[in-house]
Formats: sequence, C-alpha cells, structure tokens
Amino acid sequence: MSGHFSALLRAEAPHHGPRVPVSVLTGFLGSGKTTWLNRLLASPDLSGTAVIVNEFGETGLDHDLLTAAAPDDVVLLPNGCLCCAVRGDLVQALGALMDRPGQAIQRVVIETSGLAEPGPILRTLLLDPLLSPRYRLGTVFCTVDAVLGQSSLAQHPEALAQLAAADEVLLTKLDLIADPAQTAPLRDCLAQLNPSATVRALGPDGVDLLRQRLLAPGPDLAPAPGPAFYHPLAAPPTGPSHLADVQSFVLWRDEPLDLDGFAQWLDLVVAAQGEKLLRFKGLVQTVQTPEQPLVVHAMQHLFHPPAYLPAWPTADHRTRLVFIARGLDREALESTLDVMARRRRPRRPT
Ligand SMILES: Nc1nc2c(ncn2[C@@H]2O[C@H](COP(=O)(O)OP(=O)(O)OP(=O)(O)O)[C@@H](O)[C@H]2O)c(=O)[nH]1
Repeated sequence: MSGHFSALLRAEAPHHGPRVPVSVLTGFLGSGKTTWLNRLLASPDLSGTAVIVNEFGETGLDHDLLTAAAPDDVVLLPNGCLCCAVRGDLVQALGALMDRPGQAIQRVVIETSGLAEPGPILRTLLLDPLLSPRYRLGTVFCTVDAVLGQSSLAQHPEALAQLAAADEVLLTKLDLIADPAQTAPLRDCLAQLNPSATVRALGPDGVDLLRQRLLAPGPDLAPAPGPAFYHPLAAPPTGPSHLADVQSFVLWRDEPLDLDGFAQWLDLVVAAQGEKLLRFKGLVQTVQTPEQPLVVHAMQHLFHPPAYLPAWPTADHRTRLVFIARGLDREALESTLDVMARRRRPRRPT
C-alpha cells in the first residue's frame, strides 16, 4: 500500500522533539539548483542534511549529478512534479527519513523540479498532519538565471510562482554577464514581483551565504499542532494541470555515440526545434571517451559548456538524453540521432 492516504492510516502517535527545518530550493528549469546544491553539500558542517530531489521526467540526472551528497542522504522522487503528481510521495519520503536508523537528520533540503509550483508543496509542509509535528518550514530559496531569468518570468507562469514563494532569490550565472549593470532590469523586475524577498548574487561567496542560511534557519515560531488538529490538504483540482502540454522523455542509447555526430545532431535539433525546447540534459557515452561521461545542459537555445565527469556515477553507462519540451517531435529526434550516430561511427578494424 502506498500513497498519502495509506500513510495517514499508518500514522503513529505525535512526536514531541524539536522540529527539523525543511528548506525548499526551487527555480525554473536549468537555473542552477543542482549546481549550487552540490557545491553547498560539500561543506563538512552541513553533514546531517538530507536531500529530496524531484524531477519532472521519468528519468532524472540530478540524482547522479549530486556527487557531493552521501548517496543514502538523497531521495529521488521522479515522474511528476511535487506540486501535483507526487505530493503523497513527499509525505512518505519525509516520514521515512525521520524514522530511519543512524545519524539523526538535522535539516532537509527539497530540490523541486524546474516546473514545480511551490505553493502546494509549502502547504503540504506546513499543514500536513503527519509532517507538521516533526518538520517545520525553513527557507524557500529560488534560483533565477541572470541571463534567461527575465524571459522565463515573462513566458512561464511556473517561474513566476516560484519567485513569488521565495524568501531568498539567488541570482545565478552572473559570471556570464560582462557588465553587472546589465542585470538592473532583472533586479527591478524581481523587486516588483516579490518585494519581500532578499535578492542575493551567487558569486564566489555564494556557497557561504547559503550555508549560513541553512545552518541558522530562524526560530521555530509556530507550535506543532496537536493530534486533533486537522487541515484539508488542498482544494480539489478544478482544471487541467498547469503542465498539460509539457512533455518529457528520455532517449537511451546502448552504444557509444561519436562526439562530432552527436554535436551536429544537437545543433540541428536546436536550430530546427529550439523554441519548443524547455530543457535538455544528457549524460553521453562517447566513442572517444567511453569511461568519462559527457554532461550536456541546455536551457531553451542556451547551451552551457559541456563537461566530462571523471567516471560514471553508476554501473549503467548508457547514454541518456532527457528532454522537457512543448510540442517537440520525438520520432524525428530518434531517427535523426540514429542516422547521425551511424554515419559517423568509426569503422571497426577487420
Ligand atoms: N556559468 C555558470 N553556469 C552555471 C551556474 N549555475 C549553473 N550553471 C550551469 O547551468 C546548467 C544547468 O544547471 P543545473 O544546476 O543543472 O540547473 P537546475 O536548475 O538544477 O536544472 P533542472 O533540474 O533541469 O531544473 C549547468 O550546465 C550548470 O553548470 C553559474 O552560476 N554560472
């Protein structure tokens, strides 16, 4: 049996210890959540931090890319966004973290999917009768990409909802902007949309700022509700999901891909269908360096410099290419990738 209702059925007597702060790290697709969380988790004084990672697609990569966290401290909630499909799983995951043997959890960070609307997640954290005696809300962080942030806010209601929920707005990718004055319009826009949030530039001292905020989440003001306390979790859904037209899929390849062929294919995809692409990320096994996966990230039409991991994070060395898009032609992607990979594959010696 699984799900939120069955978790309620299994509810135990209320817990009266100090409540564990749960911070939420949200931000639009590709705005830098995993990158900064990874840097943060490398701080030794943040041991005892459990991380819940939610990804929109059936197969995520963030779990593999969070190399700084101990594997047991990371819980992956794939296949949907926390605000809709997997909210019951969140309740279960937090319950299981608290009950597990070993070192007590000091704090939890939830990395939402880049398409999540944080409101329902926060409501779950604050009001769920199973969670509220044990957990309290910490800080809500929202990463905003200094390059693409303004267009994401203009085009995607999810980005707006994430900003609106934030206590701390974290401006990422400032190193990609030559003149800091260029961020003035974005900063004005952020101040208008969420005047109560603190906007911080995530520069070289960014990790330290975040660390301090996680270590000192503020006093636990709200008393934990008693056992008779009841709140409905949320109003019943009334319309189509905010994600009805968003598709997510993964292309898997068992054989290594030729690097040039793959690069040409990706250029072609972006040139032909780039405006439909919300997010692309991939772990690629290339013919040239099969033991070091190539990590590729793109947000809409913007690519980040590809990087090689020193080794594969798991025993599964297959290429996986994750797409989040609106109206992308998957079949065309599949067939063109096969053609380009085949055409470019070097001949084996006879
Ligand atoms: N130059 C630069 N690149 C960054 C910065 N932050 C993140 N990136 C790059 O942006 C790309 C996406 O970063 P992620 O951390 O995966 O973004 P995310 O928000 O976790 O993405 P989703 O989980 O898909 O929503 C990667 O290539 C990162 O290396 C930054 O401050 N500067």
